[in-house]
Amino acid sequence: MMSRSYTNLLDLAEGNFAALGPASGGARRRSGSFGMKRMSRVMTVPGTLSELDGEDESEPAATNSVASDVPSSVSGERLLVVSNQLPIVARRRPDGRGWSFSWDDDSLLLQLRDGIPDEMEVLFVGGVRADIPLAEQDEVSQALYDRFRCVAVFLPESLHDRFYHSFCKRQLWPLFHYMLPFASSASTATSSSSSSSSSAPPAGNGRFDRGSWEAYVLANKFFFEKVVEVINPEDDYVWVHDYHLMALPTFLRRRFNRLRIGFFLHSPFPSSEIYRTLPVREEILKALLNCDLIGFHTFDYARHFLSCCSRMLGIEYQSKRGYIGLEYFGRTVGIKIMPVGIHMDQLQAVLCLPDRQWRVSELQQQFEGKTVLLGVDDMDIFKGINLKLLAFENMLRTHPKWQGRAVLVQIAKPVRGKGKDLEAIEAEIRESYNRINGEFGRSGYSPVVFIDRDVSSVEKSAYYTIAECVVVTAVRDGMNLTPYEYIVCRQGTPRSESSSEVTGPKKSMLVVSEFIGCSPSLSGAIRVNPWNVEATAEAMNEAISLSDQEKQLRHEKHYRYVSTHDVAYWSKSFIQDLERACKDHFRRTCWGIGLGFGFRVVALDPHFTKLNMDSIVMAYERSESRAIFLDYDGTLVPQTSINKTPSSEVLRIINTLCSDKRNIVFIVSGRGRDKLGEWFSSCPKLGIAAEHGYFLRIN
Ligand SMILES: O=P(O)(O)OC[C@H]1O[C@H](O[C@H]2O[C@H](CO)[C@@H](O)[C@H](O)[C@H]2O)[C@H](O)[C@@H](O)[C@@H]1O
Repeated sequence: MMSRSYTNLLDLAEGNFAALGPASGGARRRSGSFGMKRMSRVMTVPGTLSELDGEDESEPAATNSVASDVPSSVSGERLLVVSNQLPIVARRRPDGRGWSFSWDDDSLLLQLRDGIPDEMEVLFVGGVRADIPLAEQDEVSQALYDRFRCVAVFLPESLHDRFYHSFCKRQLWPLFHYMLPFASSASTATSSSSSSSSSAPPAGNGRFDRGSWEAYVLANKFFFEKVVEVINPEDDYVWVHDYHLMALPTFLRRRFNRLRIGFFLHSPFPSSEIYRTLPVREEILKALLNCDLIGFHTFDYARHFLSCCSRMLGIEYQSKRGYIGLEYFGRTVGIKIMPVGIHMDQLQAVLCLPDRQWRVSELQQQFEGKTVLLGVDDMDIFKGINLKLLAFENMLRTHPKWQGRAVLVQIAKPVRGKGKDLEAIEAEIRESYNRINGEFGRSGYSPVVFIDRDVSSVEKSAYYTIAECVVVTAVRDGMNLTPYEYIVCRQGTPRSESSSEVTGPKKSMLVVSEFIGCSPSLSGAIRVNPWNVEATAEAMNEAISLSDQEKQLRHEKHYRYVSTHDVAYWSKSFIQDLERACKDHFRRTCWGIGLGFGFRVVALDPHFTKLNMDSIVMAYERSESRAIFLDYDGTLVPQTSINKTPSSEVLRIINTLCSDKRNIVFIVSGRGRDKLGEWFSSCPKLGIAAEHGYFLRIN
């Protein structure tokens, strides 16, 4: 019977389930290159996947529709950056005909190029942030590839909806931010009967929905197919980004056993007690272990991941000379802890834009005589915006000197994802700031200025410049670069300094949640538990009350760190570690084994070869005297079986072997002599080495 866990990725990947209906097949048909056999550029080692798995997936890449005009032999190494979204801004042309594209300078994925060696070409694979109609997709793909070396992934709408809005945003996103789904037993019961049927109702309360998981896997396969279209597996590195694409490494590893694959998780990785509630916990861990290097922002996220590997897969890590590695079937999967940074030049370029000057002056006038505390967050449920408002309200009440003087400007950027419970949070926030403004506001003074629209980089930087303190009260956030951006804006540039906007010594103050990834790097910040509203209120008061000298010292310390640990520093370090992790790749002998998410590559030193069945049989038949040593657990009985007693079939085979006078047969085990003696009492000619050879039964 097919397991409910549906671990056979192949079935999912081939679309053999009802959840997505014909849409996925249609999408595959649209792309001319999918399913095409290609010329082999890489010789696979003997004994690969096809022999062991009974399937022929291991197939090297070559060229495709978008890349067909690119020379097939690209010299030099390239980096393929794969992410849910391309670092591209797409705009419909004003006349409605076609699209115009430009780089998204604010995208971290684009910025990471600065840390990549010049000789390494960077290609991007990902979705386009616009609804490109089906009829225009081919043309758009070609344009993006030709002009930007961007390979566009288009998912059918229904698949995208279930992949992104359902599985990513309603299941993984909350869980990875440490939020457990609260499902009633009734809805759980529905879940087990709904399974992959496309008519299944969407899961409520964040309850796991298998159909959405299947959509996630299938969407990952769409990304994989696009990678295959452009990849040179011998020369290229692949760097996969974030929680949307955690199944992708398995697809890549299955096809290219020795591909060099890195992964960076931008979101948090929750404690194992949270993570273990995910019904596909092993599948995702195993998929990630098909990478060569897995990166996290903080030590805690990495520690959580390692303890999940230990508790759920029984894999222990080793730490050698500062490197953490997981031994996984002969391969070492590196673990990298390195928080991301910002792009200094990009931010400084914004600081030098002419229209910034008047924006800063305008804000200086608007908030003249006021002390501005600033929040810049995405409008999502984990940013703790309401907690910040409550803390601010508390500060105004307990420190009345700030009434009429302190203003909290909160920028809340609208988000794409229809995250869980977002509407309720928005209503709560509205209620809070209306209440605060109602109680403490007066003519010419609104204590809370709430901006819930997209704000340009120029406008944002102007707010940073005039803010005395930035407050981040997220209850969980992978990293959060708001404090870094603020520090750089407060530092200004030599050019901006010549203007009137920042005078005197540079100073800044931060109140940051202890639950965000950037918190450990900001030693001069006042760290708070945002759930403790009173303590956060005190921290806000302290931050804006400190002496200028103290604010200056803290600012200098932060600026030194932020300006040296920028995005290029991060990407350079990641790529260097990826290179190191893969240095033996082409020297080792690799075999792909296992089905679905159980797929992994077994890597061996080149001196090892796989035993060949025909040669074993021939040697057996030729030999006159044979010693046969059999391990017990995992060899004669499956490791996973609860009943450890040898089956009658095993006893029969052992007796057959023992009956041949040319054979000496021994069981070698760590088990005790009594148990082994009892189990094999019907095999009188069998030798037993019990307790690792401490006791011998020789016949
Ligand atoms: O909302 P999504 O499209 O699913 O993307 C998730 C978020 O990605 C980015 O944030 C993540 O990466 C940042 C840089 O490493 C990190 O600071 C943050 O903590 C991560 O969540 C993006 O900045 C967010 O807007 C997206 O919501």
